[in-house]
Amino acid sequence: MFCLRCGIEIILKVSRCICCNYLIFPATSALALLSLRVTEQDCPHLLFYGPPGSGKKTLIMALLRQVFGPGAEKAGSRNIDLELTTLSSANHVELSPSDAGFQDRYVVREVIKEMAKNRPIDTKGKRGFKVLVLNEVDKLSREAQHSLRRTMEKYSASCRLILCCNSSSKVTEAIRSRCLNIRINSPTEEQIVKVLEFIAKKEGLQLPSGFATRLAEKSNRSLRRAILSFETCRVQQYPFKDNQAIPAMDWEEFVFEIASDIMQEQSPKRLFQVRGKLYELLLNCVPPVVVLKRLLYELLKRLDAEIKHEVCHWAAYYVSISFQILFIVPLVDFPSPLECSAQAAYIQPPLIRANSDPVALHS
Ligand SMILES: Nc1ncnc2c1ncn2[C@@H]1O[C@H](COP(=O)(O)OP(=O)(O)OP(=O)(O)O)[C@@H](O)[C@H]1O
Repeated sequence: MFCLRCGIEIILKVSRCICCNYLIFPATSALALLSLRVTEQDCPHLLFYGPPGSGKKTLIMALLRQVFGPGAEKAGSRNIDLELTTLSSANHVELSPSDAGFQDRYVVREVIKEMAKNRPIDTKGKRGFKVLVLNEVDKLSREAQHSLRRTMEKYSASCRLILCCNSSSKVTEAIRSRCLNIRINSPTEEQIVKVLEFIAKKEGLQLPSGFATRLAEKSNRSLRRAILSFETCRVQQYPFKDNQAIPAMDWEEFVFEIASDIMQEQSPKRLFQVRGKLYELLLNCVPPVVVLKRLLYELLKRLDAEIKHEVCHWAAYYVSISFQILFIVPLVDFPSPLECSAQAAYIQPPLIRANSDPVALHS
């Protein structure tokens, strides 16, 4: 249950929010109430946040479909000059401004502003309003978030923003306070089992309950991961067996290999090989933060206790700057294996260039 006014999550079975004393509703009726407020043009900007694979985007699409009908289905995509893909219908536009990297503030200032200005007119001649769905707002730079706040205020009469992110703590207080914050929790294992059983029924598959439970357990409470594992297992072996092996994701096995490589040998040559493998993961669009976290997880299993603390420290450090590295990596002239002396070569080039002028880097 959560409060519809301040968004606070209510765990106790009470009928009023403990924060603002506003009436609260169970999650199922909350979607209906939200859509009612959207249709009556009495809807605040919304910020959906929660762990990956918890169903935020699916919920946003369900809300749009409930409000605008089947017309809200994504009608088409287009690429704009900045290489940014948008998905849109007559009533809404969905985009991830953080995909533009360091140019995100231009996207917010120019592109989003332009979209927010145009107000659609419905078939009855009534002036409707546009819904902009912005994904991964927590990855936007501070400047972009400040521009977004100004856009939210200036065009609130003609446009509603639905923001989606994993962590609301990386969204500025100014934006959070202008939105109704809705936290989407990871589904429980029982809920994941129900979704898998539902999919199996629709696809006409026999899903043993023990196997469904194991899929849910292995999914780390991510619905996306559970569905992907289910698909992989279907391709590997059908009919399913209770004790059927659930394969790890390809990228996880690759990170496992990287961790083994690191542990086997620590030399400039091996450093060069490992770096190549890390770039391969980035080229395949595995987010750097995810790679670093997984690598840390694998390394911690193998490392001596004294060094674990330092490795955690550097992992945390590089997680915080990984976003910059992602956009700088292709532009860096890396030294040859002979030139790189141990860690220094791995650490220095992206750091030095990350602080450089982005325009100069491109030229
Ligand atoms: N209620 C549901 N029933 C069945 N499948 C669902 C449901 N909600 C979400 N899913 C499925 O779970 C997967 C993840 O959902 P979604 O993309 O909405 O999550 P998300 O929280 O936006 O993830 P991320 O933050 O990683 O982008 C999708 O494949 C989606 O189809």
